[in-house]
Amino acid sequence: MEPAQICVASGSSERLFACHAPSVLELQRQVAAVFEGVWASASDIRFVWRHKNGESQICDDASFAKAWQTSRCDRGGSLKLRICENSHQLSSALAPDRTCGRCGQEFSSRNQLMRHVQSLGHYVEGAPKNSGKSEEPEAPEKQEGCKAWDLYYQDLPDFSKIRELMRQPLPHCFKRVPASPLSDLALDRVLQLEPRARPVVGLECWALDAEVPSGESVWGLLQTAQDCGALQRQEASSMVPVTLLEVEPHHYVADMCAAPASKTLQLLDVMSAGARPGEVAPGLLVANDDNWSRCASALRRTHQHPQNLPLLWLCGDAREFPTLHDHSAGRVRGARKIRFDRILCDVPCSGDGRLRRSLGAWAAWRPRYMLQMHYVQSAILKRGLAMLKPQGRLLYSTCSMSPVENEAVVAAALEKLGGQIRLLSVEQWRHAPGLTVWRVPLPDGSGSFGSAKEVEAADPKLWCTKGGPLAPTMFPPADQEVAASLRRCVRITPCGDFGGFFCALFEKVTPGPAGRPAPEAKGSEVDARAQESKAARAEVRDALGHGKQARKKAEGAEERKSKEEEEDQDVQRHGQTFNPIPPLLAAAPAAQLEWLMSWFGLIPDAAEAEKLGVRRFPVELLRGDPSLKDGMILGSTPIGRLVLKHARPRVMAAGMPLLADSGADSEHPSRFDVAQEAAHVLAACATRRCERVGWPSFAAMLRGEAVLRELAAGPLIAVLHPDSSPRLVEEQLCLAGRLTSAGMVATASSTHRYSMLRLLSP
Ligand SMILES: C[S@@+](CC[C@H](N)C(=O)[O-])C[C@H]1O[C@@H](n2cnc3c(N)ncnc32)[C@H](O)[C@@H]1O
Repeated sequence: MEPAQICVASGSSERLFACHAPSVLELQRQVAAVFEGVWASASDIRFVWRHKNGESQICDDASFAKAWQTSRCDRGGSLKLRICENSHQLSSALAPDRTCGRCGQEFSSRNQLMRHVQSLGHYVEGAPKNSGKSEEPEAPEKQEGCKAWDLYYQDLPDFSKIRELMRQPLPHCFKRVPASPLSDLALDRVLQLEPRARPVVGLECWALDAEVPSGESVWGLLQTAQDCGALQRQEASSMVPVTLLEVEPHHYVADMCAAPASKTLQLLDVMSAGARPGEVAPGLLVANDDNWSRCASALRRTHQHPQNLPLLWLCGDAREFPTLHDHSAGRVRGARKIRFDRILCDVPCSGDGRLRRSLGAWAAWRPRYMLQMHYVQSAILKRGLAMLKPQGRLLYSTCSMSPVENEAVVAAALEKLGGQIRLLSVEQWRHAPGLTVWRVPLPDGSGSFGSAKEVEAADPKLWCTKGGPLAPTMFPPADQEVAASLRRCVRITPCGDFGGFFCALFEKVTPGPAGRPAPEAKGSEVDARAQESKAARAEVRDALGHGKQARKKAEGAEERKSKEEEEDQDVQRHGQTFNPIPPLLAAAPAAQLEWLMSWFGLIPDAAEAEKLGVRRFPVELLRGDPSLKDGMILGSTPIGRLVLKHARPRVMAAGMPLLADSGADSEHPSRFDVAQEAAHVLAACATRRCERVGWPSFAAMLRGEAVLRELAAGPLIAVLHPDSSPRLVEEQLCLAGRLTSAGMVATASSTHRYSMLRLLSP
C-alpha cells in the first residue's frame, strides 16, 4: 500500500511526511527529525487536526485514526495537520491539571485548553510557542530586537512616553454581532459576570483588562459567545478603519488583505444593518487574502455571520487583485469592470503596534522586516487605488508605527497619482498627526539615512535597483504639498485600550487617465449605466473621426451594432443567448434546487408567500456553492451578476451556504444537511419541515440527544418556541437538524450547540 501524504504545517511553512499508518508516535519522530533541536523531546510535539465542521482537536491515536479515515488516506487522500502553537503548555499540563499558565483557568480537556490559549493569546511568557525547551529567556529590553527598536523610534515625538505605555498589557476588546439573535443575551451575561468590562469611547465595543482574575471565568463565557457567533473579540484600534470608511449597505466593497476576517465581519455588520433573515442584501463585499490556510479559518468565522449574503471570498495576491466583471444579461457585450465604492487595504506589516499584546515579540523585531514590507504594501495600495470608483474611498492601514510602512507608502502613492487622489482629513481618531520627517535604517540597524541624497552620497549600491535594500520611496517626499498633506494621516498611539495603529483615508478625485468628470449619482446601477454610455460615446466619437481608419472603424461598429440587434431579437424570440459569457458562480444544481424547494415548501412568489404568512424565497439568488460539490449558496444580487471575462480568480466561497456535507455516501439530494448558519433564513421561508419545539426538546437537541417526532426521515429545522425560552431572546432561534431512526437530532457542530446551550441555560 502506498504511504499517505501527511502535510504538517508549522507557522507559515508546510512540509509533507509519508506515513503508512495513523501513528502519532511515528509522525512525531519524523517531524522532530526535520525540525531538529526545536523540541526537547519528540513527544512534546502536538498535532492539531481541524475537522471540516470547524472544530480543532489535538491528535491522539484515536483522533488521528479518525482524521485518517475522514481524509481517505487509505485511498490516496492527503491529510493536513498543524503543529499546535502551545505545545509547551499542553505537555507540561498534566492530565488532572489542565490549567492555563497565564490566567489560571482550568479546563476539562486539552482541546479546550488549546482553544483557550490560542484564542486569547495566553501563551506562557518565555516559552517559545512550539518549543518544549524551558531555558530562562533574557529580559525583553536586553534583547537585540528591542535595542534596534529603541534606536529606530527614538526620534518619534513622545518616544519615552510611548515606550513606557507599550509595556502595559493591552485590554481585550469585544463587540456585539448585531445580526446574531443571541448577541444581546451574550453581552448582558458577560457584563453581569464581569462588571469591570467598560465601554470604549467612540467605538461600539467593550474592554476588559487582560489580567482580570479567573473564577467562573468571563474568558470562557466570551469564548462561548464567540463560538456561536454572538460576540466577536477584536482589538479597539483594529475597529477604527471600518468606522472611517463610512460603508453603506448598497456599496461595492473590497477587503484586499482580509484574513482572519475581523474587519470583514465588521464590514458585514455595517452592510447588513437593519436587514431581516433572508432579506436580499444589495451590496457586494469581496474579501481576499493570499494565505490559503488563513483564508480557510477566516471563512469559518464569516460563514457564522447571519447576514453574509454579499460576501465573495477570493484567495490570491492582492497586488494582482483580479478585475471582476458584471452583467445581468450574460453576454460579453456590455460586461463592465467592477469598480469599488470602498476599499480596505489592511496590508501585511511588521506589526510593532501590537507589541502591547505580546511583549515577547519585541525581541524578534528587526528593521529589515519593515523595509521588506514597504514594497509589498506599496504594490497593494497601488492596485487598490486603481480599482476605486470616482469619489470612492480607500482606507490604508497597518498595525505598525514605522513611517517606512506608513507615511512613506502613502506619500509614494500621492506623488505617483498626482491630482487623481487626495487624502481626507480625519480628526476623530487622531492621537497624533502623520509624520513628515523620518529616517530610514539599514536592515541590520547599523546606520540610517534621512534622505535619498544621503544614500546616494554614502553608497549607491544600497538602492534596490542595484540589488540593495533601500528604495527612494522610503524617504520623506520632496514635494512640499505632499509632505504637508501627510499630516492628515491618523496615528493611534499605543495607550489606554488601544494598540499602535496607522490609517490614511484616500478619496479618488478623477475617474482615471481620461479625466472625465465622475457621475454624481450614488449606487452601482447608476454607475453601471454611466460607464456603458461612456463606452458608447467613445465609440461614436471614434466613428465620427476622419480618414480611412476612422471610416473602417465606423463600418465595423455599424456591422457589430446590427449583429447585436439581431442577437437581441433572437434572444427575445427563442430565449437563446449569443456570445455568452460564463458566470463566475455556476447555476444552482437543478436536482438539489428542486429537492430543497419541495422539501421545505419554499415559495418564490411574493403574493402566495404572503398569503401563507412566510417570507418569499429568493430563488433567483441561488448559485452553486464553490466550496461544496452540488451545494448551493444564497448570494446578494451583485454576486449573481458576476461574470468571467478574463481569468478565473480562485474563489474560496461565496454568499451564505445553504447545505452542509453530512458525510452520507449517497447521490440523493437529501444526503445534505441544512447548514446551521442558513437555518434562520430557511425557517423564515419554509412552509414544511420546520418543527416548533419547547425548551426541554430544544435543550436535548443541543446536548446531542434525539427527540421523538413522527415525520419522514431527512433534514429539518427545529425552532425554539419563544414562550418557552429560558432567557429573553428577541429573534427566533433555529437549529439545523435531521430526523433519523432514533428521532430528531441536531446537525450543527458540537461547538455551536454547546455554546448555545451554555448561553441559553438558566
Ligand atoms: C494585517 S493582516 C489583515 C488583518 C485583517 N484585515 C483583519 O482585520 O482580520 C494582513 C493579511 O495580509 C495577508 N497578505 C500578505 N501578503 C499578501 C498579499 N500579497 N496579498 C494578499 N494578502 C496578503 C496576510 O496573509 C494577512 O492575513
